[in-house]
Amino acid sequence: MAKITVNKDLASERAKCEFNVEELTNYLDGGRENTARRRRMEDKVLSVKELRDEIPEEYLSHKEKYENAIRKAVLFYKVQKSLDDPNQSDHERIRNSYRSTITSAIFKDNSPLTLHIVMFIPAIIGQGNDEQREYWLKRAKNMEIIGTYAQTELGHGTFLRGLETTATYDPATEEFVLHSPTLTAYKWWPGGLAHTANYCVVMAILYTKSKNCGIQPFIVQIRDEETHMPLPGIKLGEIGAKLGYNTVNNGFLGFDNHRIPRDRMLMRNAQVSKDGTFTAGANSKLTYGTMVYVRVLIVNNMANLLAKAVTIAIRYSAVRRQSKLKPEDPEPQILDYVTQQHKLFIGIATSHAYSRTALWLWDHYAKVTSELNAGKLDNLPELHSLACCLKVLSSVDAAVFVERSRLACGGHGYMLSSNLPQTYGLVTPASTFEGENTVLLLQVARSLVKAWQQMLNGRQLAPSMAYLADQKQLDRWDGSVNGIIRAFQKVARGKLAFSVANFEKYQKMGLSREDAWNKASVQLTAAAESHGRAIVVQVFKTETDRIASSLSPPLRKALDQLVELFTLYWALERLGDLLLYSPLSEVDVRDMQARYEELLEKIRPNAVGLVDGFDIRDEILNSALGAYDGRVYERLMEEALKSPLNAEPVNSSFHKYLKPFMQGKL
Ligand SMILES: CCCCCCCCCCCCCCCCC/C=C/C(=O)SCCNC(=O)CCNC(=O)[C@H](O)C(C)(C)COP(=O)(O)OP(=O)(O)OC[C@H]1O[C@@H](n2cnc3c(N)ncnc32)[C@H](O)[C@@H]1OP(=O)(O)O
Ligand SMILES: Cc1cc2nc3c(=O)[nH]c(=O)nc-3n(C[C@H](O)[C@H](O)[C@H](O)COP(=O)(O)OP(=O)(O)OC[C@H]3O[C@@H](n4cnc5c(N)ncnc54)[C@H](O)[C@@H]3O)c2cc1C
Repeated sequence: MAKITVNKDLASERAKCEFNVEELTNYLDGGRENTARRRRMEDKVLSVKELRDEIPEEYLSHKEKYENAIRKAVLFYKVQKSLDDPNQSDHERIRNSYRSTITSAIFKDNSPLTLHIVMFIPAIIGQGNDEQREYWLKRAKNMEIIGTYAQTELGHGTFLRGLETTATYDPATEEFVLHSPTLTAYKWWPGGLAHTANYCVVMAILYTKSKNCGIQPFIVQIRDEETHMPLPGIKLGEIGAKLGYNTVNNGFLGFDNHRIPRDRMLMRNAQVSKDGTFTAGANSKLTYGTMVYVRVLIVNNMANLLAKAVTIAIRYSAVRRQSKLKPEDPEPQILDYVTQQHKLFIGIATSHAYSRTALWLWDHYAKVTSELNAGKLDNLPELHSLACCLKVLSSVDAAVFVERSRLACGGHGYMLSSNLPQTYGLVTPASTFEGENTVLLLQVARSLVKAWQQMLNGRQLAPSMAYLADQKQLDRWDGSVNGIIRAFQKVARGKLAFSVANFEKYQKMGLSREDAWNKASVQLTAAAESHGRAIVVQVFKTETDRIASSLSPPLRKALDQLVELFTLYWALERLGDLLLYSPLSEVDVRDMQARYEELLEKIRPNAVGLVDGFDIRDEILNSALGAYDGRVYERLMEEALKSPLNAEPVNSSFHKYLKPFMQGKL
C-alpha cells in the first residue's frame, strides 16, 4: 500500500491529542464490535469500484445525475443486502445503523430509494394489517416493488385536514376511487415519485356512505410493473431542480378517478368493510405514525451530517495558515484564532449532543411503539411532542453549524469540492420536511399548555415535562452544568407561564381561543424551543454520565468538556432569558464567559482528535478540504482540473462571441 504523507500540521495536531481516538470511536459506535462491524461494511461497499463516480456529479446534467444515482442505488442496495444480518430485529438493525454514513460515499445529494426505505416500508409496517404486511412487506423488502410516501400536495403540506385528494368508496365494485379535483390537489414533493417508484402510500381523505372519514393511507400502484408506464388515470412527473436533494427524484402525482380495490386501504387502524361501513381506529392520530418515526430518525441524521461538516472544517483549520497573531511569528493555523474555535467547537459538541439524544429518543420510540402495538396509547402524546421538538432543534442547529463550518473555511468552503455546500443542501430541508419547524413547535406548545393545565389540576405530568411542576426557586447560581440545566428548565417554565398568561389575557379581552392562540404564538413557540433546549442539555449530560463512566480518564475529561461547552454556549446565547428567569448576576455572566474561553483553550489540543474520533472516511467526507491527510491545496487543484472547461485551452465561445465582441464585430 502507498504510504500516506500527512500534512505536518495535522500530524502534530494528532500527536498532541490527549485521549485515545480509537476509544472515542468505540464509544460513539457503542462498543468495539460495532466499530469493527461498521468498518467491515464500509470496506465492502467501498471496494465496489462501480459505486464510485468517474466524473464528479456536479458536472453531470440533471438527467444524467438521476440516471447515475439510479445505477448506483441498485448496486448499493445489493451490496448492502449481502451484508445484512437476518437475525437482527428491525429495532436493532436501525439502532446499529445509526453511525453508518456510508450512503454519503455513494450519493452526494441522497438516493432516489430513500423514501422507499425511510417511509414506504415503515408506512406498511405501521399502517398495514397483518395480511397487508405479509403481502406488501415481502414485495417491498425484496425490492419487487419500489414505493414512496405521497402526502403533501401542491396546495397543502402542513394542514393535513386540508388535503384535497379524495378516496371515495364504491360498495358496488368494492373499490376506492382516487381523485385530484384541482391542480392544488396534486401530490407534490414525494421522493422517488417522479420516475423511480411504481407504488406509493397515498394519504387521502376517505369518503364512504357520503361521510368524510378523515385522512387514511392507501397503497396505490402508479406504474405498470413491466413497462413502468404510468397507469391510466394517473399523471406523474418530476417537480424540477432544487437547492439540494436533486437525485432524490421528487415528483408530482394527480389522479383522474383512478380505481383501486378495497384491500388497498391500509387498515391497521381504521377499516372500511365491504358494504362501506367505516370503523375508526383507537386514535385517529395513529395514522400520522410514519411521520413520528421519521422525525425520530432525523435527529440522528442531523448529528451525522454535522459531524461530517465539522470534521472538514476542523481539519482544514489545522492546515490553513492565515494572517498574523504576532508580527514576529509565522502565519498561525487558523484554528489558533479563538473566534475560529468559537465557531467550530460548538459544532463538535452539538453533534455529540444530538447523537446521544437520538439514541435516547430511538429507545423511547421503540418502547412506546411496543405499547401502542399492545393497545396502550397513554404515552403517544408525549412521544409526538418529543419527536417534534427534537426534530426541530436538531435541524435548526445542524443547519446553523453546517453553514458556520462552511463559512469557517473562507472562500474554499464555497467550492462544491469542499462538499460543504451540498452538506448544507442536505440539512436545511429538514427544517421543512416532516413538518415545518414553526408548525411543529406549535404542536409542542400545545402539549405544554395542556401539561400546564394538568399541573394546575394537580395531575401527574409526562416525565419529560415533570420539571414544570417544580415550584422551588433556583436560589443561587452555581455555574455547574447541573445548575445550568435547572436554570434552562426555569426558563422554559417561566416562558410557558408567560405565554399561557398572555393566551388567557387575550381571551379575556374578547378574542376567540384561536385568535388568542395566534396572537400568543411567538411566545408559545419560544417556550417550546426553551423546553427543547432544556431536554437536550439534560439528556446530553445524563446519557454521557451514564455511558461514559467506564471510559479512560482522559477521554472522560474530553467528553465532559464537550458537555460543559455545549451547556455554556447555550447559556451565553440565551443570557436574556436566564437574566429574566434565574438568579444570574453580572458577575456570574463574566464567570461563565471566562469559563467558556477556558474550555475553548482546553479543547484546542484535542480538536483534530475529536473529529478523527467521528471516524468518517475520506470517501464519505468527499471533501478536498477535509481529507485525513490534509493535502488541501493539492486536492483543490486536482478537483479544479476535473472541470470540463479545463479540457481545452480555448473554449469555442471565444471565437463565436468574445472575439467578435471585443473586435467590435458583434
Ligand atoms: C436499515 C434501515 C435503516 C433506516 C434508517 C436510515 C436512514 C435515516 C435517514 C433519516 C432521514 C433522512 C431522510 C428523510 C427524508 C424525508 C423526506 C420527507 C418526507 C415528508 O416530508 S412526508 C410529509 C410530512 N408532512 C408533515 O409532517 C405534515 C405536518 N403536519 C402535521 O403533522 C399535522 O397536520 C399537524 C400536527 C400540524 C396538525 O394536524 P391536524 O390539523 O390533523 O391536527 P389537529 O390540530 O386536528 O390535532 C392536533 C392533535 O393531534 C395530535 N397529534 C398531531 N400529530 C400527531 C402525531 N403524529 N401523533 C400523535 N398525536 C398527534 C396533537 O398533539 C393534538 O392533540 P390534542 O390532544 O388535541 O392536543
Ligand atoms: C426536500 C423535501 C422532501 C420532501 N419529501 C416529501 C415526501 O417524500 N413526501 C411528502 O408527502 N412530502 C414531502 N415533502 C413536503 C414537506 O413535508 C412539506 O414541505 C412540509 O410538510 C411543509 O409544508 P408546506 O411546504 O406546505 O409549507 P407551509 O405549511 O405552506 O409553510 C409555509 C409557511 O407557513 C407557516 N405556517 C403554515 N401553517 C402554519 C400554522 N398553522 N401556524 C403558523 N405558521 C404556519 C410555516 O411556518 C411556514 O413559515 C418534502 C419537502 C422537501 C423540502
